[in-house]
Amino acid sequence: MSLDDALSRADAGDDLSRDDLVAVLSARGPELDAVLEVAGALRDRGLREAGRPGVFTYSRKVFVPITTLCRDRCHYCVFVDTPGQLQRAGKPVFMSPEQVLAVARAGQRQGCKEALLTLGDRPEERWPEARRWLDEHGFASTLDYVAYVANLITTETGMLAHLNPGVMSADELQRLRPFGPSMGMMLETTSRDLFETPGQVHYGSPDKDPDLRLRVIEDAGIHRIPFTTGILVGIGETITDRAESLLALRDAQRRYGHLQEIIVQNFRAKPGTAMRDAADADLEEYTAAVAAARLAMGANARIQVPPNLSDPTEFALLVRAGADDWGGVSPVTADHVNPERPWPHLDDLAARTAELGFELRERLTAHPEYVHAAATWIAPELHAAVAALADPVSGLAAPTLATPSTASAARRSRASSVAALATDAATDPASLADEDWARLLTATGADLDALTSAADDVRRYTVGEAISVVVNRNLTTTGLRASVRVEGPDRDTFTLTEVAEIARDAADLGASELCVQGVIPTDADAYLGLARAVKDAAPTLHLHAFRPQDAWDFATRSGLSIDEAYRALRDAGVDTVPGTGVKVLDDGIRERVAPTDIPIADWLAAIRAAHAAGLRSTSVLFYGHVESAADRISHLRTLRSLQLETGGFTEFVPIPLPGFGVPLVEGRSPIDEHRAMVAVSRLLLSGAIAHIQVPWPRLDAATIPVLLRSGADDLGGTLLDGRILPRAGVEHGRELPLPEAERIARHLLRPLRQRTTDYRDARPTPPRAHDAAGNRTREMR
Ligand SMILES: O=c1nc2n(C[C@H](O)[C@H](O)[C@H](O)CO)c3cc(O)ccc3cc-2c(=O)[nH]1
Ligand SMILES: C[C@H]1O[C@@H](n2cnc3c(N)ncnc32)[C@H](O)[C@@H]1O
Ligand code: MET
Ligand code: SF4
Repeated sequence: MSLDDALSRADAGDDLSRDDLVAVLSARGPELDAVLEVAGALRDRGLREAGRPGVFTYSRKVFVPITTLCRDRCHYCVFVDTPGQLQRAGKPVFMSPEQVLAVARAGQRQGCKEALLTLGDRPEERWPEARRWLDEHGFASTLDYVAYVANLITTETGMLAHLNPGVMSADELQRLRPFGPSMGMMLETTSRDLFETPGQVHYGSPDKDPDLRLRVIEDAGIHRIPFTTGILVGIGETITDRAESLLALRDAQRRYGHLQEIIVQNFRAKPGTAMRDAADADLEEYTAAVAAARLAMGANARIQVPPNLSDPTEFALLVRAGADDWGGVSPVTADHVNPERPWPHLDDLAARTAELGFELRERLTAHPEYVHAAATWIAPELHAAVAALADPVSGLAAPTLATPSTASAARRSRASSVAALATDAATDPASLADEDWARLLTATGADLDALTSAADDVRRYTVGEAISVVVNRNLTTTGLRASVRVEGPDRDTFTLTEVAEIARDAADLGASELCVQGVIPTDADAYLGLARAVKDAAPTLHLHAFRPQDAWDFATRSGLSIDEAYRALRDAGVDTVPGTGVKVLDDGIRERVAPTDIPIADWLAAIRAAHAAGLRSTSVLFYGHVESAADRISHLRTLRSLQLETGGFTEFVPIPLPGFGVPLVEGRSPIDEHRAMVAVSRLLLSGAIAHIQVPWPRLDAATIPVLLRSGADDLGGTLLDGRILPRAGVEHGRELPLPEAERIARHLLRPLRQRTTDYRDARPTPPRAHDAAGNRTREMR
């Protein structure tokens, strides 16, 4: 059988033919298992030969999208923008040197050693706006600016640049070599059909001509540039194309030995692209491609699989298939090519990798073999910078201590402008004093614009472009009554039996969460009863329930401590906790505006108890009462330090008082009040709380997109069918139908991501639950 022959040849270290690879790529089920066996063993042998058995590598990096303009138009790409889109979204044509440094420094503080410069191909050839920007700034071409930026990063931060600017000529490769110890460009595929046939993914993209891309790979070899390349799986290429692409890479590697890693990247369909309805690459097909890359390239190749493009439950398969590298992973910036796919937390990735039998180690952007042979492979200008970061024995990254923050509040002059403060807040939030934050919070006019634009940048580089939303329903337990015995239909109260029906109905409608708030008026056991009723009726529904105040009520009435109370609620089915029921974390303010709220110390104790029980929570600020700018800053600082202690907050929601509230700055418009609050929240909480939510039920339609451009990234819950039971409160009767959320995101040219309560990807709601206008088509009984 041809697969068996192919596998024994691979095992013996012989070359695989095209037909061999086709057989490997087509293997499924038990045949695929046999392939994985051989591929995994080959990888293990290679790692032993490299002197690091059992080591899986990654590079700690920041993603620097220098420009999203591009002369190409790949049908799967959401990275790319047109000048009109940039203008409408308020994005710059090119990132300024200051913006680049801000991102690099943020990474440097998190121990990143790589700056990945990924950008569109030669935008100036298509867009006059790009040409004009380059002329005005004194750069002959985009690639010239790439060299400048790479040099700036290394000079200012010591980080190393990996250059990923698309197609380069031999001359350009040579000119860029002194600025980055490695470069890369995905081959993607050798298929000419995808390039030449109208309607196919690469049609109309001159830089995706496979001959041109193979030429770049060849030239990089001639110029001795450690090079990252790979294939994209699932963009319409055939199995034969895939086999031929791998063989082309093997041949180039034979000639020059410069292919430091081969990325096997699975295509992920993106909303708003021509390929939005195409299926993501199939898991077995993708796994077979990883194994085929290993078998084609041999034991000593590095095979990279991006960990954010697969579910962690799928990692085991990819590891069995012979992968040995996760590529660049960022603790700071989003993957701008796949903005809806967050990076795994590095601690989680290390734990996962360990569970699979490997030790996770950090490498540099240039792989150890090239670091060791720097005289051949790395430009002399970079030798010192590489040596400063490399472990001399392994050639991987040297262990580093966290870099101390460079700026300090003491050093900055009091006279510094609000715009300069905003830049500092973006690069080093820890360096700002309370008075600095208060100045930002009270900014107006052009200062406020500078503030919101800095916050929007931080949002983009940390959580990416996706706007998230969770499909949920709300239930207020104050309407709970003990039994069905009530005279006449009481439409605002309900029993536990009806709770179960509501939960089932919510799940049927495609909700992933039921949000339950309010003290239960009947017996204390109803807290646990309610959680169980929901979980029994709809086991997959995420139960977001019981504010600190509710948990205290339950604890007091049942004679439990607050820790015991949240543990009991968790065991009964609660998944996460609403961190509401507090206005400002200050007892003086509480006494004045909300004396019935629980004392601040109790709120904090309850949140700590919830987090300790493994229940994550939201966090909020109700602003616009009587509080000062300093009060708001102190509130944010408390949340930030609590987060650094527990890590339990999923998001922060700055919630304005219904109506206009009291402006912080007299005469400032409500929309500017909200912009300043959202921007300061994003900046002060960056590096601690990742998501800033727009509380849409409290805001008018025109304000929502403005706040999503001022640092916010989340729309919260859709409140399916708009009903809060009982019918009370300002949110009553309001609903954000998914198509409306889609429309908001589309208008901002950003993807909408349906999330779970804890920010994982949620399965999209089946459209049958809504009609075209986004209204419910089924009636709640
Ligand atoms: O975060 C990403 N990094 C990408 N990288 C970077 C990669 O993950 C590593 O950071 C670098 O290869 C350095 O190790 C690429 C690098 C290339 O040279 C060519 C293509 C890619 C593709 C991606 C990508 O889609 N997302
Ligand atoms: C940075 C690299 O990411 C790849 N890339 C671009 N768009 C997608 C997508 N939708 N899914 C997966 N990979 C993609 C391209 O090959 C590019 O070179
Ligand atoms: N434009 C380049 C390419 O397609 C860089 C990555 S895509 C954002 O190869
Ligand atoms: S994938 Fe790269 S070349 Fe293609 S459109 Fe996007 S940025 Fe341009």
